[in-house]
Amino acid sequence: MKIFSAQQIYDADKFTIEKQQISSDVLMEQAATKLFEWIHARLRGTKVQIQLFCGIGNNGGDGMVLARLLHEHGYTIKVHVVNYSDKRSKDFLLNLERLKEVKVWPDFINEDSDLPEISPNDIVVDAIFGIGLNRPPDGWVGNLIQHINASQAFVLSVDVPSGLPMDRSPWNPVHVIEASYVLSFQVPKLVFFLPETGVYVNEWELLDIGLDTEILDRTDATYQLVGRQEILPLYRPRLKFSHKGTYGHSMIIGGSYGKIGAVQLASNACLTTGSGLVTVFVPECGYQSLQSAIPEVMVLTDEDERNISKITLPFVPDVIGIGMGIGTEEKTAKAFGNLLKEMKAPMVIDADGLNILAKNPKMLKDIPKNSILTPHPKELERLLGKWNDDFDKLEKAKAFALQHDVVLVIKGAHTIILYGDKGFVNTTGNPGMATAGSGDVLTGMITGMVAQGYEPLHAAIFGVYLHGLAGDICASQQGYEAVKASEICKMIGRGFMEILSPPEVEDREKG
Ligand SMILES: NC(=O)C1=CN([C@@H]2O[C@H](COP(=O)(O)OP(=O)(O)OC[C@H]3O[C@@H](n4cnc5c(N)ncnc54)[C@H](O)[C@@H]3O)[C@@H](O)[C@H]2O)[C@@H](O)CC1
Ligand SMILES: [K+]
Repeated sequence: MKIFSAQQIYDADKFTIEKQQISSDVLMEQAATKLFEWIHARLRGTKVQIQLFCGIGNNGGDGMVLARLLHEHGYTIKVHVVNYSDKRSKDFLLNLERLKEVKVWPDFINEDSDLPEISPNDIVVDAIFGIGLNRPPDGWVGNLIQHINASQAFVLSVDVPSGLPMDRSPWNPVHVIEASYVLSFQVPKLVFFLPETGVYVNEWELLDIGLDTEILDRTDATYQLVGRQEILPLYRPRLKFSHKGTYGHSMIIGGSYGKIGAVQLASNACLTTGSGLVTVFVPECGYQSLQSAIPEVMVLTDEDERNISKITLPFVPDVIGIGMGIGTEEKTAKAFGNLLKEMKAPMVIDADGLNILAKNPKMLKDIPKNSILTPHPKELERLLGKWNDDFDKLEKAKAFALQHDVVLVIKGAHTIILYGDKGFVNTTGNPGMATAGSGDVLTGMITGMVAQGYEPLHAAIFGVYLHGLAGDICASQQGYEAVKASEICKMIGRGFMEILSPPEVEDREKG
Protein backbone atom coordinates (compact mmCIF):
# COMPACT_ATOMS: atom_id res chain seq x y z
CA MET A 1 0.00 0.00 0.00
CA LYS A 2 1.37 3.38 -0.97
CA ILE A 3 2.43 5.91 1.62
CA PHE A 4 1.80 9.46 0.38
CA SER A 5 3.49 12.69 1.37
CA ALA A 6 1.29 15.56 2.61
CA GLN A 7 1.66 17.28 -0.78
CA GLN A 8 0.55 14.14 -2.62
CA ILE A 9 -2.52 13.97 -0.38
CA TYR A 10 -3.40 17.58 -1.12
CA ASP A 11 -2.96 16.86 -4.85
CA ALA A 12 -5.22 13.78 -4.63
CA ASP A 13 -7.76 15.85 -2.74
CA LYS A 14 -7.76 18.55 -5.44
CA PHE A 15 -7.89 16.03 -8.28
CA THR A 16 -10.87 14.23 -6.69
CA ILE A 17 -12.79 17.47 -6.24
CA GLU A 18 -12.19 18.46 -9.88
CA LYS A 19 -12.82 15.05 -11.45
CA GLN A 20 -15.89 14.22 -9.42
CA GLN A 21 -17.15 17.79 -9.70
CA ILE A 22 -17.86 18.09 -6.02
CA SER A 23 -17.06 20.97 -3.71
CA SER A 24 -14.40 20.61 -1.02
CA ASP A 25 -16.99 20.66 1.76
CA VAL A 26 -18.60 17.56 0.23
CA LEU A 27 -15.28 15.74 0.59
CA MET A 28 -15.04 16.98 4.17
CA GLU A 29 -18.58 15.75 4.85
CA GLN A 30 -17.64 12.33 3.37
CA ALA A 31 -14.54 12.13 5.54
CA ALA A 32 -16.30 13.14 8.73
CA THR A 33 -19.20 10.78 8.00
CA LYS A 34 -16.66 7.95 7.95
CA LEU A 35 -15.34 9.14 11.30
CA PHE A 36 -18.86 9.27 12.68
CA GLU A 37 -19.77 5.80 11.38
CA TRP A 38 -16.64 4.36 12.97
CA ILE A 39 -17.45 5.89 16.35
CA HIS A 40 -21.19 5.15 16.18
CA ALA A 41 -20.60 1.49 15.32
CA ARG A 42 -18.61 1.13 18.54
CA LEU A 43 -20.46 3.39 20.97
CA ARG A 44 -24.01 2.67 19.77
CA GLY A 45 -25.39 5.64 21.64
CA THR A 46 -23.49 5.07 24.90
CA LYS A 47 -23.91 7.99 27.32
CA VAL A 48 -20.29 9.00 27.46
CA GLN A 49 -19.12 12.60 27.19
CA ILE A 50 -17.26 13.30 23.96
CA GLN A 51 -15.08 16.41 24.00
CA LEU A 52 -14.04 17.62 20.57
CA PHE A 53 -11.01 19.91 20.27
CA CYS A 54 -11.06 21.50 16.82
CA GLY A 55 -8.51 23.74 15.15
CA ILE A 56 -9.43 26.37 12.58
CA GLY A 57 -8.16 24.60 9.45
CA ASN A 58 -9.67 21.66 7.62
CA ASN A 59 -8.73 19.19 10.35
CA GLY A 60 -10.81 21.35 12.65
CA GLY A 61 -13.48 21.43 9.92
CA ASP A 62 -13.66 17.62 10.05
CA GLY A 63 -14.15 17.98 13.80
CA MET A 64 -17.01 20.45 13.27
CA VAL A 65 -18.84 18.08 10.92
CA LEU A 66 -18.27 15.17 13.28
CA ALA A 67 -19.67 17.23 16.18
CA ARG A 68 -22.83 17.95 14.17
CA LEU A 69 -23.32 14.27 13.27
CA LEU A 70 -22.74 13.14 16.86
CA HIS A 71 -25.19 15.77 18.13
CA GLU A 72 -27.82 14.73 15.58
CA HIS A 73 -27.54 11.16 16.85
CA GLY A 74 -28.05 12.13 20.47
CA TYR A 75 -24.49 11.95 21.78
CA THR A 76 -23.38 14.17 24.67
CA ILE A 77 -20.74 16.46 23.25
CA LYS A 78 -18.66 19.49 24.18
CA VAL A 79 -17.03 21.34 21.32
CA HIS A 80 -13.97 23.54 21.76
CA VAL A 81 -12.46 25.64 19.02
CA VAL A 82 -8.72 25.92 19.54
CA ASN A 83 -8.38 29.43 18.22
CA TYR A 84 -4.72 29.43 17.26
CA SER A 85 -4.99 31.65 14.23
CA ASP A 86 -7.40 34.07 12.56
CA LYS A 87 -6.72 32.42 9.18
CA ARG A 88 -9.68 30.10 9.36
CA SER A 89 -10.31 27.79 6.43
CA LYS A 90 -13.41 28.24 4.30
CA ASP A 91 -14.78 24.79 5.08
CA PHE A 92 -14.09 25.20 8.79
CA LEU A 93 -16.16 28.39 8.80
CA LEU A 94 -18.94 26.80 6.75
CA ASN A 95 -19.19 23.88 9.16
CA LEU A 96 -18.97 26.10 12.22
CA GLU A 97 -22.11 27.82 10.89
CA ARG A 98 -23.78 24.50 10.17
CA LEU A 99 -23.03 23.42 13.73
CA LYS A 100 -24.61 26.57 15.11
CA GLU A 101 -27.65 25.91 12.92
CA VAL A 102 -28.26 22.71 14.88
CA LYS A 103 -27.87 24.72 18.06
CA VAL A 104 -24.46 23.67 19.21
CA TRP A 105 -22.30 26.61 20.26
CA PRO A 106 -18.65 25.75 20.75
CA ASP A 107 -16.49 27.58 23.26
CA PHE A 108 -13.35 29.25 21.97
CA ILE A 109 -10.04 28.49 23.64
CA ASN A 110 -7.57 31.34 23.32
CA GLU A 111 -4.15 32.07 24.76
CA ASP A 112 -5.58 33.35 28.05
CA SER A 113 -8.43 30.83 28.45
CA ASP A 114 -8.67 28.36 31.31
CA LEU A 115 -8.10 24.80 30.19
CA PRO A 116 -11.30 22.75 30.13
CA GLU A 117 -11.68 19.92 32.58
CA ILE A 118 -11.32 16.49 31.03
CA SER A 119 -12.39 13.40 32.93
CA PRO A 120 -10.53 10.11 32.38
CA ASN A 121 -13.92 8.70 31.37
CA ASP A 122 -14.42 11.19 28.55
CA ILE A 123 -13.60 10.52 24.95
CA VAL A 124 -11.46 13.23 23.41
CA VAL A 125 -11.59 13.85 19.67
CA ASP A 126 -8.38 15.51 18.57
CA ALA A 127 -8.99 17.64 15.47
CA ILE A 128 -6.59 20.49 16.28
CA PHE A 129 -4.00 20.08 13.53
CA GLY A 130 -3.89 17.68 10.60
CA ILE A 131 -1.33 17.27 7.86
CA GLY A 132 -1.18 21.05 7.40
CA LEU A 133 0.99 21.68 10.47
CA ASN A 134 4.06 23.50 9.20
CA ARG A 135 5.54 25.24 12.24
CA PRO A 136 5.66 24.67 15.98
CA PRO A 137 2.31 25.08 17.73
CA ASP A 138 2.21 28.18 19.97
CA GLY A 139 3.20 27.53 23.57
CA TRP A 140 -0.36 27.74 24.88
CA VAL A 141 -1.56 25.25 22.24
CA GLY A 142 1.30 23.00 23.31
CA ASN A 143 0.11 23.33 26.91
CA LEU A 144 -3.42 22.37 25.89
CA ILE A 145 -1.99 19.32 24.14
CA GLN A 146 -0.08 18.39 27.31
CA HIS A 147 -3.30 18.87 29.29
CA ILE A 148 -5.13 16.45 26.97
CA ASN A 149 -2.30 13.93 27.24
CA ALA A 150 -2.39 14.12 31.03
CA SER A 151 -6.16 13.55 31.18
CA GLN A 152 -5.99 9.76 30.74
CA ALA A 153 -9.06 10.02 28.53
CA PHE A 154 -9.25 7.92 25.37
CA VAL A 155 -7.95 10.20 22.62
CA LEU A 156 -9.13 9.64 19.08
CA SER A 157 -7.08 11.65 16.60
CA VAL A 158 -8.52 12.75 13.30
CA ASP A 159 -6.13 11.95 10.42
CA VAL A 160 -2.92 12.39 12.46
CA PRO A 161 -2.05 13.20 16.09
CA SER A 162 -2.08 16.99 16.41
CA GLY A 163 1.33 18.56 16.70
CA LEU A 164 3.03 15.87 14.63
CA PRO A 165 4.65 17.31 11.49
CA MET A 166 4.67 15.06 8.42
CA ASP A 167 8.27 15.54 7.34
CA ARG A 168 10.42 16.01 10.42
CA SER A 169 10.51 15.11 14.10
CA PRO A 170 8.41 17.28 16.44
CA TRP A 171 9.82 20.65 17.54
CA ASN A 172 8.87 19.88 21.12
CA PRO A 173 8.22 16.22 21.92
CA VAL A 174 5.66 16.99 24.65
CA HIS A 175 3.60 19.25 22.40
CA VAL A 176 2.21 16.35 20.40
CA ILE A 177 -1.01 14.44 21.08
CA GLU A 178 -0.42 10.91 22.29
CA ALA A 179 -3.24 9.28 20.38
CA SER A 180 -4.96 6.19 21.70
CA TYR A 181 -6.28 5.63 18.20
CA VAL A 182 -5.77 7.45 14.91
CA LEU A 183 -8.40 7.36 12.20
CA SER A 184 -6.38 8.39 9.19
CA PHE A 185 -7.77 9.35 5.82
CA GLN A 186 -7.23 7.14 2.78
CA VAL A 187 -3.48 6.49 2.95
CA PRO A 188 -1.01 5.64 5.73
CA LYS A 189 1.46 8.35 6.74
CA LEU A 190 5.21 7.64 7.04
CA VAL A 191 5.37 9.20 10.53
CA PHE A 192 3.28 6.33 11.91
CA PHE A 193 6.19 3.94 11.32
CA LEU A 194 9.30 5.82 12.43
CA PRO A 195 10.65 5.43 15.97
CA GLU A 196 10.61 9.14 16.91
CA THR A 197 7.12 9.85 15.59
CA GLY A 198 5.40 6.44 15.70
CA VAL A 199 5.35 6.62 19.52
CA TYR A 200 2.45 9.09 19.32
CA VAL A 201 0.32 6.51 17.52
CA ASN A 202 -0.87 3.69 19.70
CA GLU A 203 -3.13 2.22 17.03
CA TRP A 204 -4.22 3.43 13.64
CA GLU A 205 -6.72 2.57 10.99
CA LEU A 206 -7.47 3.91 7.54
CA LEU A 207 -10.81 5.32 6.48
CA ASP A 208 -11.62 5.31 2.79
CA ILE A 209 -12.98 8.80 2.21
CA GLY A 210 -13.44 8.30 -1.52
CA LEU A 211 -10.34 9.94 -3.00
CA ASP A 212 -10.29 9.15 -6.69
CA THR A 213 -8.72 5.79 -7.53
CA GLU A 214 -7.16 7.15 -10.74
CA ILE A 215 -4.94 9.56 -8.83
CA LEU A 216 -4.23 7.00 -6.11
CA ASP A 217 -3.11 4.49 -8.76
CA ARG A 218 -0.94 6.79 -10.76
CA THR A 219 0.81 8.63 -7.93
CA ASP A 220 4.35 7.34 -7.55
CA ALA A 221 5.04 6.87 -3.85
CA THR A 222 8.56 6.77 -2.44
CA TYR A 223 7.50 4.51 0.41
CA GLN A 224 5.21 1.50 0.47
CA LEU A 225 3.68 -0.31 3.38
CA VAL A 226 4.24 -4.05 3.04
CA GLY A 227 1.41 -6.33 4.09
CA ARG A 228 0.32 -9.80 3.02
CA GLN A 229 -1.13 -8.37 -0.19
CA GLU A 230 2.31 -7.12 -1.24
CA ILE A 231 4.07 -10.32 -0.16
CA LEU A 232 1.90 -12.94 -1.82
CA PRO A 233 2.82 -12.01 -5.44
CA LEU A 234 6.52 -12.31 -4.57
CA TYR A 235 6.17 -15.94 -3.48
CA ARG A 236 8.01 -18.47 -5.65
CA PRO A 237 6.21 -21.82 -5.47
CA ARG A 238 8.31 -24.94 -5.12
CA LEU A 239 8.10 -27.09 -8.20
CA LYS A 240 7.16 -30.75 -8.34
CA PHE A 241 10.15 -31.81 -10.43
CA SER A 242 12.72 -29.93 -8.42
CA HIS A 243 15.59 -31.17 -6.25
CA LYS A 244 17.77 -29.68 -3.55
CA GLY A 245 20.04 -28.15 -6.19
CA THR A 246 17.10 -26.11 -7.48
CA TYR A 247 16.96 -24.15 -4.24
CA GLY A 248 20.54 -23.08 -3.98
CA HIS A 249 23.55 -23.65 -1.79
CA SER A 250 23.96 -21.11 1.01
CA MET A 251 27.11 -20.44 2.97
CA ILE A 252 26.88 -19.01 6.47
CA ILE A 253 30.15 -17.56 7.74
CA GLY A 254 30.50 -16.37 11.31
CA GLY A 255 31.01 -17.28 14.93
CA SER A 256 33.85 -17.02 17.40
CA TYR A 257 34.61 -18.69 20.72
CA GLY A 258 31.42 -18.35 22.82
CA LYS A 259 29.34 -17.10 19.89
CA ILE A 260 28.83 -20.20 17.80
CA GLY A 261 25.12 -20.13 18.64
CA ALA A 262 24.68 -17.16 16.29
CA VAL A 263 25.78 -19.37 13.37
CA GLN A 264 23.56 -22.17 14.55
CA LEU A 265 20.53 -19.87 14.57
CA ALA A 266 21.33 -18.35 11.19
CA SER A 267 22.02 -21.64 9.42
CA ASN A 268 18.95 -23.28 10.92
CA ALA A 269 16.80 -20.32 9.78
CA CYS A 270 18.40 -20.48 6.33
CA LEU A 271 17.47 -24.16 5.95
CA THR A 272 14.00 -23.69 7.39
CA THR A 273 13.33 -20.86 4.93
CA GLY A 274 13.98 -23.30 2.12
CA SER A 275 17.61 -23.13 1.05
CA GLY A 276 18.41 -26.42 -0.72
CA LEU A 277 21.82 -26.86 0.95
CA VAL A 278 23.54 -25.00 3.74
CA THR A 279 27.23 -25.08 4.61
CA VAL A 280 28.67 -23.12 7.49
CA PHE A 281 32.20 -21.83 7.93
CA VAL A 282 33.22 -21.33 11.58
CA PRO A 283 36.34 -21.35 13.76
CA GLU A 284 37.48 -24.82 14.76
CA CYS A 285 35.79 -24.53 18.16
CA GLY A 286 32.36 -24.55 16.52
CA TYR A 287 32.69 -27.90 14.79
CA GLN A 288 31.32 -30.26 17.44
CA SER A 289 28.36 -28.23 18.56
CA LEU A 290 27.17 -27.42 15.04
CA GLN A 291 27.47 -30.99 13.82
CA SER A 292 25.43 -32.26 16.70
CA ALA A 293 22.88 -29.42 16.79
CA ILE A 294 21.87 -29.37 13.11
CA PRO A 295 22.52 -32.61 11.22
CA GLU A 296 21.31 -31.10 7.90
CA VAL A 297 24.08 -28.50 7.84
CA MET A 298 27.60 -29.17 6.51
CA VAL A 299 30.45 -27.70 8.53
CA LEU A 300 33.76 -26.26 7.33
CA THR A 301 36.25 -24.87 9.82
CA ASP A 302 38.91 -22.22 9.93
CA GLU A 303 42.44 -23.26 10.90
CA ASP A 304 42.13 -20.97 13.94
CA GLU A 305 40.54 -22.43 17.05
CA ARG A 306 38.68 -19.37 18.33
CA ASN A 307 38.30 -16.83 15.52
CA ILE A 308 37.94 -16.74 11.79
CA SER A 309 41.34 -15.90 10.33
CA LYS A 310 41.37 -17.14 6.74
CA ILE A 311 38.31 -17.99 4.71
CA THR A 312 38.93 -20.64 2.09
CA LEU A 313 35.89 -22.04 0.36
CA PRO A 314 36.17 -25.22 -1.70
CA PHE A 315 33.21 -24.23 -3.92
CA VAL A 316 31.32 -21.08 -4.95
CA PRO A 317 28.05 -20.82 -3.03
CA ASP A 318 24.98 -19.09 -4.46
CA VAL A 319 24.89 -16.67 -1.55
CA ILE A 320 26.82 -15.96 1.63
CA GLY A 321 25.32 -14.84 4.92
CA ILE A 322 28.13 -13.38 6.99
CA GLY A 323 28.94 -11.54 10.19
CA MET A 324 26.91 -13.07 13.04
CA GLY A 325 29.11 -13.57 16.11
CA ILE A 326 32.24 -13.18 13.98
CA GLY A 327 33.90 -10.50 16.15
CA THR A 328 36.09 -7.66 14.92
CA GLU A 329 39.59 -9.10 15.52
CA GLU A 330 42.13 -7.80 13.08
CA LYS A 331 42.76 -11.19 11.46
CA THR A 332 39.00 -11.66 11.06
CA ALA A 333 38.58 -8.24 9.48
CA LYS A 334 41.40 -9.06 7.08
CA ALA A 335 39.87 -12.41 6.14
CA PHE A 336 36.52 -10.71 5.58
CA GLY A 337 38.16 -8.00 3.43
CA ASN A 338 39.86 -10.65 1.28
CA LEU A 339 36.62 -12.57 0.86
CA LEU A 340 34.87 -9.39 -0.32
CA LYS A 341 37.59 -8.92 -2.94
CA GLU A 342 37.58 -12.51 -4.17
CA MET A 343 33.95 -13.52 -3.97
CA LYS A 344 31.36 -12.63 -6.57
CA ALA A 345 28.38 -14.31 -4.86
CA PRO A 346 25.90 -11.89 -3.28
CA MET A 347 26.22 -11.49 0.47
CA VAL A 348 23.88 -10.82 3.33
CA ILE A 349 26.03 -8.87 5.78
CA ASP A 350 25.06 -8.48 9.42
CA ALA A 351 26.36 -7.63 12.90
CA ASP A 352 30.17 -7.61 13.17
CA GLY A 353 30.39 -7.88 9.39
CA LEU A 354 28.84 -4.40 9.36
CA ASN A 355 31.05 -3.20 12.18
CA ILE A 356 34.13 -4.29 10.23
CA LEU A 357 32.84 -2.37 7.20
CA ALA A 358 32.24 0.72 9.35
CA LYS A 359 35.80 0.56 10.67
CA ASN A 360 37.24 -0.10 7.21
CA PRO A 361 35.20 2.01 4.79
CA LYS A 362 37.62 1.15 1.97
CA MET A 363 36.09 -2.32 1.95
CA LEU A 364 32.69 -0.91 0.96
CA LYS A 365 33.62 -0.74 -2.71
CA ASP A 366 34.31 -4.49 -2.74
CA ILE A 367 30.84 -5.54 -1.60
CA PRO A 368 29.57 -7.93 -4.31
CA LYS A 369 26.66 -6.90 -6.50
CA ASN A 370 23.16 -7.75 -5.24
CA SER A 371 24.23 -7.76 -1.60
CA ILE A 372 22.02 -6.94 1.37
CA LEU A 373 23.09 -5.17 4.57
CA THR A 374 20.98 -5.63 7.71
CA PRO A 375 22.01 -3.06 10.35
CA HIS A 376 20.20 -2.33 13.60
CA PRO A 377 20.21 1.38 14.56
CA LYS A 378 23.64 1.36 16.26
CA GLU A 379 25.27 -0.49 13.37
CA LEU A 380 23.61 1.92 10.96
CA GLU A 381 25.00 4.87 12.87
CA ARG A 382 28.49 3.38 12.66
CA LEU A 383 28.07 3.12 8.88
CA LEU A 384 26.43 6.50 8.23
CA GLY A 385 27.54 8.74 11.08
CA LYS A 386 25.05 10.70 13.19
CA TRP A 387 21.72 11.97 11.86
CA ASN A 388 19.43 14.79 13.02
CA ASP A 389 16.15 12.92 13.02
CA ASP A 390 14.48 9.87 11.45
CA PHE A 391 13.85 11.68 8.17
CA ASP A 392 17.48 12.72 7.93
CA LYS A 393 18.43 9.12 8.75
CA LEU A 394 16.32 7.82 5.86
CA GLU A 395 17.83 10.32 3.42
CA LYS A 396 21.38 9.43 4.50
CA ALA A 397 20.60 5.72 4.39
CA LYS A 398 19.10 6.02 0.91
CA ALA A 399 22.17 7.86 -0.34
CA PHE A 400 24.38 5.13 1.17
CA ALA A 401 22.36 2.33 -0.45
CA LEU A 402 22.51 4.09 -3.81
CA GLN A 403 26.22 4.85 -3.60
CA HIS A 404 27.16 1.26 -2.75
CA ASP A 405 24.38 -0.35 -4.78
CA VAL A 406 23.11 -2.48 -1.91
CA VAL A 407 19.75 -3.32 -0.39
CA LEU A 408 19.73 -1.76 3.07
CA VAL A 409 17.51 -3.31 5.75
CA ILE A 410 17.08 -0.85 8.62
CA LYS A 411 15.89 -3.02 11.50
CA GLY A 412 13.39 -1.68 14.01
CA ALA A 413 9.77 -1.93 15.18
CA HIS A 414 8.88 -1.24 11.55
CA THR A 415 11.86 -2.46 9.59
CA ILE A 416 12.41 -0.39 6.45
CA ILE A 417 14.06 -1.85 3.37
CA LEU A 418 15.73 0.71 1.10
CA TYR A 419 16.80 0.14 -2.46
CA GLY A 420 17.37 2.71 -5.20
CA ASP A 421 15.08 5.61 -4.41
CA LYS A 422 12.35 3.45 -2.86
CA GLY A 423 11.55 2.29 0.65
CA PHE A 424 9.41 -0.59 1.93
CA VAL A 425 7.95 -0.44 5.42
CA ASN A 426 7.28 -3.76 7.12
CA THR A 427 4.11 -4.37 9.14
CA THR A 428 4.83 -7.60 11.01
CA GLY A 429 6.80 -8.19 14.20
CA ASN A 430 6.44 -7.30 17.87
CA PRO A 431 8.49 -6.15 20.88
CA GLY A 432 9.01 -9.77 21.96
CA MET A 433 11.42 -10.09 19.05
CA ALA A 434 13.86 -7.64 20.64
CA THR A 435 15.81 -10.63 21.94
CA ALA A 436 19.21 -12.26 21.52
CA GLY A 437 19.71 -13.95 18.17
CA SER A 438 16.59 -12.57 16.49
CA GLY A 439 18.80 -10.73 13.96
CA ASP A 440 20.83 -13.90 13.28
CA VAL A 441 17.61 -15.66 12.35
CA LEU A 442 16.69 -12.83 9.98
CA THR A 443 20.08 -12.94 8.26
CA GLY A 444 19.73 -16.69 7.79
CA MET A 445 16.23 -16.29 6.40
CA ILE A 446 17.15 -13.61 3.87
CA THR A 447 20.17 -15.70 2.83
CA GLY A 448 17.86 -18.68 2.33
CA MET A 449 15.54 -16.64 0.14
CA VAL A 450 18.37 -15.39 -2.08
CA ALA A 451 19.59 -19.01 -2.41
CA GLN A 452 16.17 -20.01 -3.78
CA GLY A 453 16.34 -17.42 -6.52
CA TYR A 454 14.45 -14.48 -5.01
CA GLU A 455 15.88 -11.18 -6.25
CA PRO A 456 17.78 -9.48 -3.43
CA LEU A 457 15.17 -6.77 -2.88
CA HIS A 458 12.36 -9.33 -2.82
CA ALA A 459 14.37 -11.63 -0.56
CA ALA A 460 14.82 -8.77 1.90
CA ILE A 461 11.18 -7.65 1.81
CA PHE A 462 9.80 -11.20 2.02
CA GLY A 463 12.36 -12.33 4.61
CA VAL A 464 11.66 -9.37 6.90
CA TYR A 465 7.90 -9.85 6.64
CA LEU A 466 8.12 -13.61 7.24
CA HIS A 467 10.50 -13.13 10.18
CA GLY A 468 8.05 -10.69 11.82
CA LEU A 469 5.13 -12.98 11.11
CA ALA A 470 6.93 -15.97 12.67
CA GLY A 471 7.63 -13.77 15.70
CA ASP A 472 3.97 -12.74 15.87
CA ILE A 473 2.89 -16.38 15.84
CA CYS A 474 5.34 -17.10 18.70
CA ALA A 475 4.06 -14.13 20.70
CA SER A 476 0.43 -15.11 20.18
CA GLN A 477 1.20 -18.54 21.63
CA GLN A 478 3.34 -17.61 24.60
CA GLY A 479 3.49 -13.85 25.11
CA TYR A 480 6.15 -11.31 24.22
CA GLU A 481 8.63 -12.06 26.99
CA ALA A 482 9.06 -15.72 26.13
CA VAL A 483 9.77 -15.21 22.43
CA LYS A 484 13.24 -16.63 21.71
CA ALA A 485 15.17 -16.63 18.47
CA SER A 486 15.17 -20.42 18.19
CA GLU A 487 11.39 -20.39 18.49
CA ILE A 488 10.97 -17.71 15.83
CA CYS A 489 12.86 -20.17 13.67
CA LYS A 490 10.40 -22.95 14.48
CA MET A 491 7.48 -20.78 13.31
CA ILE A 492 8.90 -19.97 9.86
CA GLY A 493 6.90 -22.79 8.28
CA ARG A 494 3.70 -21.63 9.94
CA GLY A 495 4.48 -18.13 8.69
CA PHE A 496 4.68 -19.37 5.09
CA MET A 497 1.38 -21.19 5.54
CA GLU A 498 -0.29 -18.08 6.87
CA ILE A 499 0.94 -16.04 3.90
CA LEU A 500 -0.37 -18.67 1.51
CA SER A 501 -3.68 -19.30 3.28
CA PRO A 502 -6.88 -17.68 1.98
CA PRO A 503 -7.18 -13.91 2.55
CA GLU A 504 -10.05 -14.04 5.07
CA VAL A 505 -7.68 -15.65 7.57
CA GLU A 506 -5.40 -12.69 7.98
CA ASP A 507 -5.14 -9.01 7.36
CA ARG A 508 -2.16 -7.62 9.20
CA GLU A 509 -2.19 -4.17 7.69
CA LYS A 510 -3.81 -2.60 10.71
CA GLY A 511 -1.38 -0.85 13.00
N1 LIG B 1 -6.78 16.13 1.76
C1 LIG B 1 -7.79 15.36 2.09
O1 LIG B 1 -7.85 14.27 1.63
C2 LIG B 1 -8.77 15.85 3.04
C3 LIG B 1 -8.31 16.51 4.16
N2 LIG B 1 -9.08 16.80 5.18
C4 LIG B 1 -8.53 17.36 6.39
O2 LIG B 1 -7.73 18.48 6.16
C5 LIG B 1 -6.56 18.41 6.95
C6 LIG B 1 -5.57 19.36 6.43
O3 LIG B 1 -6.14 20.63 6.58
P1 LIG B 1 -5.37 21.99 6.46
O4 LIG B 1 -4.52 21.97 5.26
O5 LIG B 1 -6.39 23.06 6.56
O6 LIG B 1 -4.41 22.02 7.69
P2 LIG B 1 -4.60 21.70 9.22
O7 LIG B 1 -6.02 21.70 9.61
O8 LIG B 1 -3.79 20.52 9.50
O9 LIG B 1 -3.88 22.97 9.87
C7 LIG B 1 -4.48 24.22 9.84
C8 LIG B 1 -3.71 25.35 9.17
O10 LIG B 1 -3.06 26.11 10.16
C9 LIG B 1 -1.85 26.67 9.69
N3 LIG B 1 -0.81 26.24 10.60
C10 LIG B 1 0.10 25.26 10.42
N4 LIG B 1 0.85 25.13 11.51
C11 LIG B 1 0.40 26.03 12.40
C12 LIG B 1 0.78 26.37 13.70
N5 LIG B 1 1.76 25.72 14.31
N6 LIG B 1 0.12 27.33 14.34
C13 LIG B 1 -0.88 27.98 13.74
N7 LIG B 1 -1.29 27.71 12.50
C14 LIG B 1 -0.65 26.74 11.83
C15 LIG B 1 -1.64 26.17 8.31
O11 LIG B 1 -1.94 27.20 7.42
C16 LIG B 1 -2.64 25.00 8.16
O12 LIG B 1 -3.15 24.93 6.89
C17 LIG B 1 -6.26 16.94 6.93
O13 LIG B 1 -5.37 16.54 7.93
C18 LIG B 1 -7.63 16.35 7.08
O14 LIG B 1 -7.98 16.26 8.44
C19 LIG B 1 -10.49 16.41 5.18
O15 LIG B 1 -11.28 17.54 5.29
C20 LIG B 1 -10.93 15.57 4.05
C21 LIG B 1 -10.19 15.66 2.81
K1 LIG C 1 -5.59 15.74 14.48
